[in-house]
Amino acid sequence: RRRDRRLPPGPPRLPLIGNLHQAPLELPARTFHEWSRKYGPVISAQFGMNTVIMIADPVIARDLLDKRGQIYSDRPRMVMAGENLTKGMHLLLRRYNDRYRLHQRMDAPALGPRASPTYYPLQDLESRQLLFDLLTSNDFDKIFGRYAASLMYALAYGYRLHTGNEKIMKDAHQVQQNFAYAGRVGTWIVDAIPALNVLPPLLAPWKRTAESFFQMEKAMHLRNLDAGRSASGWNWTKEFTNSPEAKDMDDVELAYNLGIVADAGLDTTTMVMRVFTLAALVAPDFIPKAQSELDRVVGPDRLPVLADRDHLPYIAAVVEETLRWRTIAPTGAPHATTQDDSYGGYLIPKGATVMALFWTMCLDDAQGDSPFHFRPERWLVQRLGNGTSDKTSAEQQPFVNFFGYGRRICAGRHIARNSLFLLIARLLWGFNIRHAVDANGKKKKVDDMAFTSGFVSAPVPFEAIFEARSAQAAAVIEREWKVAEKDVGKLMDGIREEQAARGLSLCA
Ligand code: HEM
Repeated sequence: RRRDRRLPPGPPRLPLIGNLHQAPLELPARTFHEWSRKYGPVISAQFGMNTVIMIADPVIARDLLDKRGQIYSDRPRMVMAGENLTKGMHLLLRRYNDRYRLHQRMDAPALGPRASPTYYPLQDLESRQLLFDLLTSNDFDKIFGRYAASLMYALAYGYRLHTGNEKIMKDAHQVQQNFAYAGRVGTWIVDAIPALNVLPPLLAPWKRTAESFFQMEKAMHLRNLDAGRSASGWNWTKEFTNSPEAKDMDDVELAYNLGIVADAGLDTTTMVMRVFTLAALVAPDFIPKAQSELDRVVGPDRLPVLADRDHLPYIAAVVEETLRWRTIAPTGAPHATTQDDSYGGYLIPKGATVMALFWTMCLDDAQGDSPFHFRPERWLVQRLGNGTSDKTSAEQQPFVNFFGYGRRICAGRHIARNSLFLLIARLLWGFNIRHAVDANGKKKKVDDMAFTSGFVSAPVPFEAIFEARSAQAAAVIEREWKVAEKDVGKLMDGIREEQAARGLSLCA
């Protein structure tokens, strides 16, 4: 097909496949970054039947995805991942329609800015265990993963994950891997030619793969739904089950809602913490500054708490810089348009996939402040200091949409931000992080550009040593873990009471 001249510029395309052959399976955001340098901030490409609009400018991305949210909030059709594997029930891939909005309405009160701070007692408990675990193990990836999973499962289903070795951890990761596999662009013929999906399973091997993945995932979400209903204390399963929105949902649909929300919080938080650890190794200059702020504001006798945030601007800047320096969502999550639109004289056609190029926008060297360096100060001087939304010059606006855009913005961002602040503050308060060494005492190298591919992307596995900053820090960590309230039912009931006291209306 010839390029429609009204579309934004983009790389030359071949007949039928368009630009599919130029979009690599590995780290495609880096190729799209090159395209944006060549063709400008709004690019068009053709992936098979699909017109893809890529945006590489933070102001344009907000103009379209935020301000014109009524047009830009759909998701592209993904036959394999969205239809065959998850039967239209994956919240992230749901089309923008009444059913999606029903789910959003059900989730919003539990995930919103007013409810999220009430989950602090759980984040406090899980982060105390995280610090305690790091006193005796450097397996930080597993320890971060346990934190994230235990937090989400306690909230959603009322049970904790004590070790990270639980079978459900393995199942949950398997489900995420299956989803990533099914969602890979360019892997499934049926995504390129959706009409093929009418074939019976016998002639459509991808349907058989999807069905076995679906059965496994459904069973896991249903087991968790049961666990949530019979757990002691309040939790999201009970809350959602009693909500008006759930009245005409069957158990499978409800179980998927809870399961997807819970699973969305697993890898994401863990990956950002892995990025933080990588930064601590390759750009350690920020650590003494962060620790001196913590020593001044918090002191040596207690752990930092969420309420310290306003007094810890440097730590807040470290969190922002971690999200920016190596975004875990290099191409964002694809949105799609529900009607024709135009921008800067270009056509953005109905049904186009619209991708915000997070990788490019995070590393926008037009900002002139060494984007590849991990430098929290940039947030103090020009970003947090001035506020991020009241810039006068459009060109100067940095990218801040780490959690996405408009009506599809990350539902768990408030919980995620609280976790990131608490974990980063507590780790820097209690630990020094240094390179692992080999048998000859030589520093093991890490590559700060080596990342995994997929919808979310994290540093490839690497080693690091976590050392308590002092005997006193270790003693405080041990004490805080020992005295922590660990009865999850009690904690969840406390959270419920706190929500009621804050005037949040509850269904369970
Ligand atoms: C640091 C951690 C996290 C990051 C960086 C992150 C980032 C994102 C991004 C970029 C999107 C797509 C937004 C868009 O389409 O514009 C998203 C969607 C989503 N996130 Fe997160 N997320 C994180 C943690 C969480 C947590 C903890 C939860 C659950 C409590 C969660 C739940 C969701 C859900 C349900 C969606 C789908 C929204 C929709 O399509 O309607 N996320 N997230």
